[in-house]
Amino acid sequence: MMAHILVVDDDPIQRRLLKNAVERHGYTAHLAENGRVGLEFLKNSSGVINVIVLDLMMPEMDGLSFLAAIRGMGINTPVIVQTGQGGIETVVEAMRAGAFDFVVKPVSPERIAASVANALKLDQKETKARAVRRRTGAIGFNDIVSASPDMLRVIDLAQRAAHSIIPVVLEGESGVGKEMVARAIQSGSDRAGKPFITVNCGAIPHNLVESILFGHEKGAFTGASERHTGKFVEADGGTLFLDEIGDLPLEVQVKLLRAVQQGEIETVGAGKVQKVNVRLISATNKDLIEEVRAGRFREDLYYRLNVFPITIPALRRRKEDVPHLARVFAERFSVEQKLPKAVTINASAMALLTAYDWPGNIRQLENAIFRAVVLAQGDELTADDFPQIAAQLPDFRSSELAGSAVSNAPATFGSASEHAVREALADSPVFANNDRVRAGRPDAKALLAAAYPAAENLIASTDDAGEVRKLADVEEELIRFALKFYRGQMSQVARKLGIGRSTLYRKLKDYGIDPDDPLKEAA
Ligand SMILES: Nc1ncnc2c1ncn2[C@@H]1O[C@H](COP(=O)(O)OP(=O)(O)OP(=O)(O)O)[C@@H](O)[C@H]1O
Repeated sequence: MMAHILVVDDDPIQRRLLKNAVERHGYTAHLAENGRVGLEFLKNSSGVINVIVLDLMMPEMDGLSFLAAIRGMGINTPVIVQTGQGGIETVVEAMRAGAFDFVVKPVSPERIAASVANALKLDQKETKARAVRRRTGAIGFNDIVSASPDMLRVIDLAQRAAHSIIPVVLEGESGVGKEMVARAIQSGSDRAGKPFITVNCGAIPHNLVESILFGHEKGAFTGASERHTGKFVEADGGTLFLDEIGDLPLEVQVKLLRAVQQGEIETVGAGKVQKVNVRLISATNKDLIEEVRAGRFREDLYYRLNVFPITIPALRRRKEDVPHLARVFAERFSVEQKLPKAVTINASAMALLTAYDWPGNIRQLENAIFRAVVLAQGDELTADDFPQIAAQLPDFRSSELAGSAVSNAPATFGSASEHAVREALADSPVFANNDRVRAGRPDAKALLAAAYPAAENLIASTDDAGEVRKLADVEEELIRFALKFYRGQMSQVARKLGIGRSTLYRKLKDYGIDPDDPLKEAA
């Protein structure tokens, strides 16, 4: 494959050096002298660029603003950032903003080639995987990975909604799984197998929303050279999923109200109404009632649509789901990538993933695992395989992160200042104060306890292999904890645990617990 590399650098000498290095490896180089020109190029090049090499220090639009702008445009092309000596803080920022790798100037042709090769590996697999994902068929409730009580409640509500045609509003931040739940509702309803049509109301220009939803006749307005069937008609007999409903212009809201109330739509320019049989599921990441108060959303429509609201919590509010999701994604991507064996995730990587807050929710976690699986060197993912997450958790450190390579590029290419940056990314005051972590290779629980001091008294529901723990093991741990907590006051321990004293004594015997030294392991 002929790969295309965009070099964004204000220094003409650097541009020429990079161009030579890139071309020597058989890639095509495109050059931009600043961020603004680079952005223009990306806008007009319709996805031709596979990797971007970006200078961080540039006048007019610096590298960080460029990174933010392309991510805002939904461009996920891997970006390698370059910085001068001493630019540690900016590099850390860039890694946080989603850069794939970084190099410190002056960069050798071998170093840049290794980094580009890694980035290309990711870019190609990502393109393929996206195509695979798009082709996947119906999604059912069984596909929704969940372990947290909050998510189980969401599924329970959604399953109930599936049994009727009641309008549902799914509320939640971007990437929490609103569309997935909407698809599962459709699959679990008697409309399964019928059309499921999605409209992202926030992504369509305001003047086109009406015609996209309700269709238009030929010549209905300037530019309407063909008759167009609207999404309501396409969804007839099935489900219409209106994403970002809060972004619908007020004038279209009136028409939507009529469609909901009377099951009738009027195609633009047709002059007559048409009956449709559509089940509506709407989604929003805005607070709709707030939109009503602000006059941006019609109150009557709000009450019509919001008959059955279901709120899907952000991933950071249901961290129990993280290990399960991570494991399922790792298995799925291993299959998609045709790996001989499914990659596993080791305890410190799992602790890192669990400690992170995932502002992009499950979509971001899914992408992070995808990237790690694609670039994995062995069949186990470690914290090193999540450099961008580690970069965003500067307070999180495992022994594996210390001094490690942020990228998978061979360490021999790294300069002294690259090493310094990688050390800076891994440095952590939290871990420095934790004996269990300092003492040696930390286990997952120690890492979690270090990331969350309050987690010291958490009792885990899953074991190191990610399976649900035996009830007896959890009971034993709880009794040991209670004895320590109430300093061996047996009557208080029994009362708080809600059992009689004789039962408590029997359990102490069963588990071999010494009430005077509850943490001591039975001989
Ligand atoms: N519980 C889950 N189990 C497995 N995969 C999930 C789960 N929730 C979400 N996903 C996956 O995460 C990605 C994002 O989910 P989805 O598109 O449904 O989110 P969304 O809330 O509709 O996002 P947006 O508001 O940005 O449209 C999808 O690839 C989806 O398959």
